[in-house]
Amino acid sequence: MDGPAAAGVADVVKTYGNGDTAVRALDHVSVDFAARRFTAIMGPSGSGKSTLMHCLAGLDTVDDGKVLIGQTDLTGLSDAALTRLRRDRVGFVFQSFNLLPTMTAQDNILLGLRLAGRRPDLAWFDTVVDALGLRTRLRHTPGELSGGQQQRVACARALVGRPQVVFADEPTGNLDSRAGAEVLDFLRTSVRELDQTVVMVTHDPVAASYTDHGVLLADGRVAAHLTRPTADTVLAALTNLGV
Ligand SMILES: Nc1ncnc2c1ncn2[C@@H]1O[C@H](COP(=O)(O)OP(=O)(O)OP(=O)(O)O)[C@@H](O)[C@H]1O
Repeated sequence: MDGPAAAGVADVVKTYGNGDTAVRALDHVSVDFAARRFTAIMGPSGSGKSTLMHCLAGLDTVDDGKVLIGQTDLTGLSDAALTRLRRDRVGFVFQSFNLLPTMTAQDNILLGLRLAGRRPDLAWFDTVVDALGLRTRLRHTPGELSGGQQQRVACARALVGRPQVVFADEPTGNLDSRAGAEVLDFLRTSVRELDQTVVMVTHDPVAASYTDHGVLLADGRVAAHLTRPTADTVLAALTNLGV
């Protein structure tokens, strides 16, 4: 681990249901996500990827263990404090873009800051918009944009508040390979050149190859870590798991 962690979990247990139908989605998982690094969470279907991301982002609670964003343990926070933390310190990129259809790209990007009563840093806004190639699209509504452009707007929205960490859940799942590559390229640039921290859940070994580090889950446990993963090393690691 180089440098301090932007987020992490320590000995986290998460079980859905109870009795005979209980499913242990996270089984004593400990993992740190280094600041200014692009990390992929990978693993077979049902291995706990989404559960881990939801717990990290404060969207779901854990049964046991600690969940840290920076130095803050989410497990001790009230609902109101969790909502504030998600608003002010975490960015999200979803598979399905989740843009408001009646608002322009610019208003979508800035909505979260406006709702939080925060003044946008205009120099940073410009940096993010230009890095994403969105300058000429800011007045368009989502319906006037391609899927790739919509996801780039969602990336700008996630980053415009300079969050401590951006969580991306299958961000290329609804995109063709070219648009997906552009989004992945930007997420990597946001880490390497703009000093952001991105944690991405993905099924796709090619998407994982854009990251600095891969965390492989299997049956709710950390099965392997991959440094500078390539599509081939990811496939080999998944094959080792018998996937
Ligand atoms: N709300 C829920 N209620 C009951 N079981 C759940 C719930 N959410 C997840 N699970 C179970 O927890 C386990 C982990 O699920 P999770 O969605 O985290 O896996 P995943 O690796 O993200 O899977 P996928 O790649 O298919 O999205 C699975 O066995 C799943 O069926």
